[in-house]
This record gives sequence, structure tokens and C-alpha cells, in this order.
Amino acid sequence: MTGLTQRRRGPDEQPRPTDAAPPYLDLDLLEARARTSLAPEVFDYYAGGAGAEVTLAEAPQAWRSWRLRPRVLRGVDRADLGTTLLGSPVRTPVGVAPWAYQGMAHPDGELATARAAAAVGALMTVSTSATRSVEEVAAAAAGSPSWFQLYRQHSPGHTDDLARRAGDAGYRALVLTVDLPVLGRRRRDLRHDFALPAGLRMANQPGPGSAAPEPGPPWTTADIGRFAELSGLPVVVKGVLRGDDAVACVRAGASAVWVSTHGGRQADLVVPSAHALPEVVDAVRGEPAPDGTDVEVYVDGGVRSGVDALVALALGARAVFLGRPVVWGLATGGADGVAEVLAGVSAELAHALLLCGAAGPADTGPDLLVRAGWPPR
Ligand SMILES: Cc1cc2nc3c(=O)[nH]c(=O)nc-3n(C[C@H](O)[C@H](O)[C@H](O)COP(=O)(O)O)c2cc1C
Ligand SMILES: CCCCC(=O)C(=O)O
Repeated sequence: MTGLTQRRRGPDEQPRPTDAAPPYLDLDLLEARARTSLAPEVFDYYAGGAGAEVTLAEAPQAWRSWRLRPRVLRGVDRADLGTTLLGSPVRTPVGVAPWAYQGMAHPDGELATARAAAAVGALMTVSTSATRSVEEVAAAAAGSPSWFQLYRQHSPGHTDDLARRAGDAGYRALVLTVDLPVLGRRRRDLRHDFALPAGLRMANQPGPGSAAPEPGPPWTTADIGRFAELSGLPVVVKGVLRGDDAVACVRAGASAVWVSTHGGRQADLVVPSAHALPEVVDAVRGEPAPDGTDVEVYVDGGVRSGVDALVALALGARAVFLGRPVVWGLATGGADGVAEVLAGVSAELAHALLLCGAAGPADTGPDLLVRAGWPPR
């Protein structure tokens, strides 16, 4: 049976994991399949959030609190998704957010994700907590632009060493994740006493790979310039939700800031990324990056379609990153599954741009948006 002849689901019917692939990207179906194929504690580690999971649940809704104001009669008949991220050309502004322990989702783990991202021309961010080494994933990306995400390690010397290795391995930026001074209280993981399954290892860190690692000494803005120097790479600060913090990062030497709630996995009741993004974009306007160019702002959290991505671009994001959709792609289809997700959301974005009379990511802006609700606020 092809997707085209498939019976349509009723509005209240949940996707069945056995359904054939529909002729469009169905992330609910991928998640339902992943839920049946993964061990419950692994699925819950990937899917879960902190506390009562309010931030997790609000993230996708927050993008949908905007409505589009399409432009017509502008002669736009083609949308080109190509752009640059910190000077590296990519074929889509939809990238892969760093996510840990990919070997639990697929035996090839991070290597499969890297190959898929390279095939689609999307940028991948590789987590410190990968099940493959810094160098192995760089080799799988085969020169396609990738970034390395750095976590504070218990030993500062080890953190410095990872930063240097990222520079040597050819990553194009170092992403400092700053929203994990301690691990969020993730009830699902606590219930399962989650730990990395036997046979898998954290390839870049010592220790057992539990959900409650002990991070090293706190970082401050002074570390931004230090890591840029150590690695020889531009620094992106991930996990910024306030304008004042964003400005402090840039003044300390960051080339970009990444608005994120860590997928609702750190503090609960945090402002959704979609609501924090405009404040951050406004705050860094006019603040030059170390190389004199404009500071770039990225965002993630609850982006589940190309239209969500369009809202993010229109609010001023230069790139939009996906977390769980990529997890479900890898868990259900390996590299092909990841490519399907990245290409699918990118195709939706291209289509949404055209429908709004925009020729590409740079041809978007707040004029395309109004707050949902009537009268518009
Ligand atoms: C299973 C999982 C593991 C994650 N691991 C990391 C990580 O190692 N480093 C990091 O900076 N962020 C990590 N994140 C956060 C993501 O980079 C990203 O901010 C978030 O997933 C985006 O939200 P979304 O899942 O709704 O798309 C993780 C997220 C998930 C779901
Ligand atoms: C040290 C944390 C492990 C990876 C992570 O960031 C996450 O699970 O959200």
C-alpha cells in the first residue's frame, strides 16, 4: 500500500505505528513508531522534559501563537533555502540540535546523523555526550560544515582538551551550552533510574553516562573568549533566553547566540523560545560579532514543521534547529530517517516561504507576522 491510497485518520485518531509512510512528513507517526521500537526508559529519556513538563508542552504551541500575513503579487515563484551560518554555506537553515547518546537510537548513532545532515546540506551540531568521538563524527560529516557542542567537564583540563580537539577536527564553531549548571529534574528519568545501556559508552567523557552527571566548575562570560582562543573557532552560546544575557555574551566575544530552553529539559516554567526570540534579536541588533559582521541568532524548541520554522526566521532567527524530530528520524530509519526529517521540514519551509511571497530565508521579517487572536495584539 502506498501512502497515497492510505485511509485518512479521523481527527481524534492517534497515528498507528504500523501505518505505511504518508506522502508527507508525519512526525507524529515517526514518534509513535519510535515509542514502540525503543525501550521505555530510552524513549522517555528522549521525549521527556523537566518538572511537570509545562515548558515542553508549550514550546510547539508558542510558534502557533503567531499568524502569517502573506505577501502577494511580488513575482516570487521560487524559494531558495541556501544561506550561510557563521560564513559556512548550507543548503537549508534547518539544522540538527546537539543531542546526547545517539547510539541508543541506532547502532550507527551520531555517524548516521552526520551522514544524513551532510547529504541534505544541513548543519549538524555534535554533542559532547556523543557515543562516538569528536573525530569519528567529523570524519562522517566528510567536510560538510558541523559544529561541536561543549559541556563543562568535571576536570577543566578535559574541557579545554575537548575544545582544542574540536578545532583540530575541523568543526566550524564551538557551541557552549550554558543552561545546564545542574541537570534539570526529569521525573521520567528519575523514575527509571536512567543510565546509558551496557555496551554503549560516552566516547568523549569519562564516567557511566547517567542522567545525573556532575558538571564541572561554573562558567562565566570570561570563558567565551578563552574557548574561542583555545579552539580557534567562533563561539556560539546556547541556552540564552534574555536580551541582557545575549548582549553580555556578544560583548565577551561570542559570534552568535542560540535561544533555547534545552527542549524543556532544564528549568520548567521557562519562557518558550518563540517568546524569548524577539527580545534577544532586538537586544543584539547593532552589536558586532568579533569579526565585525552582524551577530547571528539561532533558535530551537518545539519546531515541528516548516511553517513553525518560517515564524522563527520572520522573528529574526538565522537558523532553526530540530531536536526530537531528528531523534525520531534516527530511531525509525537511521541516516535515511534523519534525511527524511531534515529534507521534509526544509521542503515545508520552502513551500511556506513561497506561499508568503518570500524568496528565501533573508526575505523574511516581522511584517510577515501578527499575533494570533482577534483583534490582533
Ligand atoms: C534527548 C535529548 C538530548 C539532548 N542533549 C543535548 C546535549 O547533549 N547538548 C545540548 O546542548 N543540548 C541537548 N539537548 C537539547 C537540544 O539541543 C535542543 O535544545 C532541544 O532538543 C530542542 O527542542 P526540540 O527537541 O523540541 O526540537 C538534548 C535534547 C534532547 C531531546
Ligand atoms: C549532561 C546532560 C546529557 C545530555 C543533555 O543535554 C540532555 O539530556 O538534555
